[in-house]
Amino acid sequence: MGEAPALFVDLLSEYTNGFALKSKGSQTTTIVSDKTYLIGGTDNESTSTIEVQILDRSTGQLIVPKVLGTKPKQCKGHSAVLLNEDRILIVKGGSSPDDCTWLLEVDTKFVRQQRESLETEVVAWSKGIRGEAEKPIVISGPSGVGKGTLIAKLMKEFPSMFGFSVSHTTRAPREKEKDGVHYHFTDRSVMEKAIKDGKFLEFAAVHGNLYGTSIEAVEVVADEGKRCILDIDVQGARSVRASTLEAIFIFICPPSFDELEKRLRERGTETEEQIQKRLRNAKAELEQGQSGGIFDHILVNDDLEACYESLKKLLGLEGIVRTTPKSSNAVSELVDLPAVHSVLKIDQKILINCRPAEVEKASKQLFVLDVSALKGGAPGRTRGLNLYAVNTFANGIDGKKQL
Ligand SMILES: Nc1nc2c(ncn2[C@@H]2O[C@H](COP(=O)(O)OP(=O)(O)O)[C@@H](O)[C@H]2O)c(=O)[nH]1
Ligand SMILES: Nc1ncnc2c1ncn2[C@@H]1O[C@H](COP(=O)(O)OP(=O)(O)O)[C@@H](O)[C@H]1O
Repeated sequence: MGEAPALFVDLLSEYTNGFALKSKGSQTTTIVSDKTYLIGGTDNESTSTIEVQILDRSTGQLIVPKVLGTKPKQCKGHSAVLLNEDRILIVKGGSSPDDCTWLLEVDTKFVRQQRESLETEVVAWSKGIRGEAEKPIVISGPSGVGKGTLIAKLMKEFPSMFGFSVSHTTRAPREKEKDGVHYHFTDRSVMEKAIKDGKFLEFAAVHGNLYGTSIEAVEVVADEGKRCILDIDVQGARSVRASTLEAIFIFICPPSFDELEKRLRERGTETEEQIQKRLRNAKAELEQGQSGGIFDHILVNDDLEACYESLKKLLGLEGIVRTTPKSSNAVSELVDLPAVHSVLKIDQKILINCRPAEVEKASKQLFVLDVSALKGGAPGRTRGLNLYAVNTFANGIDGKKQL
């Protein structure tokens, strides 16, 4: 930012009146075409989350919309800024650094689709995350080819780098499988309801059972600063390919069909009927997997060590020995914004001004939240937020500190 005009800070404090946020229980109002979004503002202590109401100014009606996504927890005060006419950025005061930015989507593609299919007024919350997550890795291949074995090797060698997306399934657990670790084992009715509620990134019927990746399963891995690995079938891979999730798609082939059958039998986890079903499905999967269009890489798992080395090579892991998690948030360095602050939007930058009385509590007085490179959004997280502190002094602004 460097040299800035001296009147910059004064201008900011003048302008902020319109946006300035009050104390606990405060409500913000944001106008989007003929609707006014009333966010927060309840004094009811029992409400632990920030609630939303919509005033339809064309009819004078006050509407309580269907709210999708995880709602942000109540805070002492927040401010609201409309971005791109389709989402409202909420900056929470007095909240932990990783919980202070949220987006309420009011007219994004996702919200419009949901509004149409649910035939009601819809808004969707998406948590704002600083920085980018590395692309998830989708691994597919027929049953018994060695997907689980390869993934386990990768996670064992690089425990702080990769995290597994724990799928939901209606199939019964195998002897050594743990609920919440290998799968979330669930009833079909429960899973179908969650799918209907938009909680799944993808799902498919595989070998007579329902399998699916919840949005949360992928996001919790990214939140830990780890790269997510998905072990899903070809139908699931196709759905993810068509989704907004950018991923690397890898298909694992057996050296021969006979070898696949041998591995499946020797694993000894399925009944003969199940083995027959898996082998029948393997034929179609091998055809689809190798036919192009979905997968970026195809690996043949003949010799396990050789295949594992190839996998590491294509993931750029050759020669890497130990890794620490790449935390996207670097939490310890982040600022705790005070409850009372004001915001001003200039192009794609939100200036956050901490009031003088609160200055001692905040390490800096002025922060800039750059929203020019937002990625993703509901039903997942919104990434690419960039927050930095600006050192201010009486007559201007002096440099910036990346957070
Ligand atoms: N679409 C989809 N497929 C999944 C998911 N989880 C697992 N699968 C696939 O379901 C198939 C059966 O998995 P599983 O019952 O664990 O048997 P295995 O492949 O023989 O170990 C495999 O092809 C998995 O890749 C998921 O969340 N979504
Ligand atoms: N390259 C390989 N050579 C021989 N056996 C293998 C190889 N890769 C995996 N296996 C064995 O094959 C069986 C199936 O592997 P698994 O990882 O469970 O497959 P998937 O997850 O694709 O169903 C396991 O018993 C595993 O130990």
